[in-house]
Amino acid sequence: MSYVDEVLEIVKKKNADQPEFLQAVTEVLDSLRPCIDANEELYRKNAILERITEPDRQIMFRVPWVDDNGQVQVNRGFRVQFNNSIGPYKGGLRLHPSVNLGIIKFLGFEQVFKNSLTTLPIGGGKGGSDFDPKGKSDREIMAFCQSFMTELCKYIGADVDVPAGDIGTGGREIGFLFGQYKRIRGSYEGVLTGKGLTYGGSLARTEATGYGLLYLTNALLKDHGIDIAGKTCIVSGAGNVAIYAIQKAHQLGAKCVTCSDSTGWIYDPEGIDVDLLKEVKEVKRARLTEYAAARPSAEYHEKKNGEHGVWNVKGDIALPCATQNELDLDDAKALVANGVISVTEGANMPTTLEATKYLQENGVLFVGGKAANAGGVATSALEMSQNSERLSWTFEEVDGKLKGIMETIYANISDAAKRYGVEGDYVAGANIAGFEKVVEAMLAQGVC
Ligand SMILES: NC(=O)C1=CN([C@@H]2O[C@H](COP(=O)(O)OP(=O)(O)OC[C@H]3O[C@@H](n4cnc5c(N)ncnc54)[C@H](OP(=O)(O)O)[C@@H]3O)[C@@H](O)[C@H]2O)C=CC1
Ligand SMILES: O=C(O)CCC(=O)C(=O)O
Repeated sequence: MSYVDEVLEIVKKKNADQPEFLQAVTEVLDSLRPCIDANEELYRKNAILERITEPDRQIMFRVPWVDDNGQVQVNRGFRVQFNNSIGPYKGGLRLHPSVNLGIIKFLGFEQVFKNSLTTLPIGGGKGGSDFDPKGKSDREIMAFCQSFMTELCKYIGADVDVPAGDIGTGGREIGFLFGQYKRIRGSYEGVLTGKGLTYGGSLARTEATGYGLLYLTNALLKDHGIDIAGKTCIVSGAGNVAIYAIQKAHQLGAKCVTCSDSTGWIYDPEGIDVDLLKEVKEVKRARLTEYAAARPSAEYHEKKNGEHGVWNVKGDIALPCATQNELDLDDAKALVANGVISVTEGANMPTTLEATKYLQENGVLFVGGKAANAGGVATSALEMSQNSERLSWTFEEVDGKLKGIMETIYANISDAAKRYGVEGDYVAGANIAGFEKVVEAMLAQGVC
């Protein structure tokens, strides 16, 4: 049995109840085969695959807080510190009722490779809670965040582990978390990223994941002789990543005609109105029905299980920006039938393994989230640099660095795929390029 198959079997046995984690590990190890085969003896002797698939530590804790009726509520908190071979653990905090250990582990595992691809010195981690911020008052959000940080603060620090936002965690939550860290630890440090601009945040971090996704998509299309201007984009999601992906796509001359939230989706043939979308989702935290009510050109569709939603709409560029496994094999078939040119992932693992394979086999240019959405965490690392030197860079400076990083990521994943004889397979290219750097550091640091 090959080394990859042996380790996959062990990982499946140890984590049988964590389907998302197994999905992420299977994708990575399968695509690393050419690289592992070329170095099998060294990697086997050093148990590289066994070590890279086992987190450094998994922290789980109780989060008690008091709601507006005086009732005590209890949630579960998580932080998975996956691998710090190339830098302090870095990765977001997800607040969503679906959160469990397996989901946080899949996200932490992906973060190790993604952070390596950024070219910056950051390790991989992820955290969150099954707390649902929807419909909660600001006071309830603060109570939850303060309780969450009261426990989490024991395990993090500017040179140890630096959390940030993710689904359900935006500027408001980061502010409450930062305040509580400072209060308990008495230290004013860059322990979180995505902070407000008045207390150490970086310009362009809010926009970075969506903008970065478009910088990479543009580099990919250019390399294949395709002009993004004039193309139609189909976008899912209506949160931080989707909003700024749509904004940058419009700046580059493309037109985004869809977006979605957890209850329904919009088709707007005149192009999504980003200011209106921001007002509805960022300011009012409302449903997309409000977008449709204010925009005569928009159709609203209630989400129905078994329907393709936005993936049935005809377009050239698909940008999944909502959540994991939101684009399955049937959706992929609909995209191919409609002549889609590329799929670049803004979300983490939005495409199932079967759908990814189908898209690749049918000639669709496909770049996974580890490369395509790395602009967010890369800009978080730039926020850490600014905090360390106690300076703030201009929007143009940060945005310029972000663009350069995304173009470098595209060049590196493209080159890694070529080096191992799988040219054009950007999933393999990203996993190999991310893996090589982490493994070199692991080998240099001995058995740990
Ligand atoms: N923020 C960042 O910097 C980064 C985020 N990511 C990834 O991008 C994705 C989106 O994150 P982000 O935009 O920050 O999160 P947000 O919470 O800002 O937005 C998520 C959006 O997706 C929608 N959504 C959630 N679940 C579903 C679903 N099952 N079907 C349709 N829509 C859904 C939400 O709907 P509703 O409004 O109803 O809640 C919301 O509009 C996640 O996978 C995240 O891990 C990756 C890299 C960096
Ligand atoms: O900016 C960060 O540290 C978090 C980004 C993140 O969670 C992600 O890349 O999925």
